[in-house]
Amino acid sequence: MHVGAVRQGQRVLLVDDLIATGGTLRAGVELVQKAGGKVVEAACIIELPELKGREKLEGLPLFVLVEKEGLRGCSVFGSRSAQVSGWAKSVDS
Ligand SMILES: O=P(O)(O)OC[C@H]1O[C@H](OP(=O)(O)OP(=O)(O)O)[C@H](O)[C@@H]1O
Ligand SMILES: Nc1ncnc2[nH]cnc12
Repeated sequence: MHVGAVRQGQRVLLVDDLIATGGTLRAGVELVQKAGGKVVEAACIIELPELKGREKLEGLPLFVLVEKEGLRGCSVFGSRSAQVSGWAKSVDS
């Protein structure tokens, strides 16, 4: 993150492609806090719920498009679910 990217008191939406153990998002939350901002929500394309990354976020709202359980199959949320579902299936194979 660039110096000065976050202003004092700024509200931040943290976006990443994937949440697995949650360590990356957690580190992002702490970095934004150090810079004086406040992460108000996080968003990811894919969540691997078995790794319980959400728990590391301590109640921070997390929006995900695809919840990927196990090695096969997925459930899909969001307005573009058809496209995302097709894409996730191709990733899965
Ligand atoms: O929830 P976590 O267990 O922290 O994992 C999630 C992170 O893992 C991946 O990054 P990775 O470090 O694999 O490298 P990348 O940035 O090249 O994708 C992914 O892009 C997330 O940033
Ligand atoms: N468990 C995991 N599976 C796929 N990509 C990852 N990136 C970080 N952790 C991962």
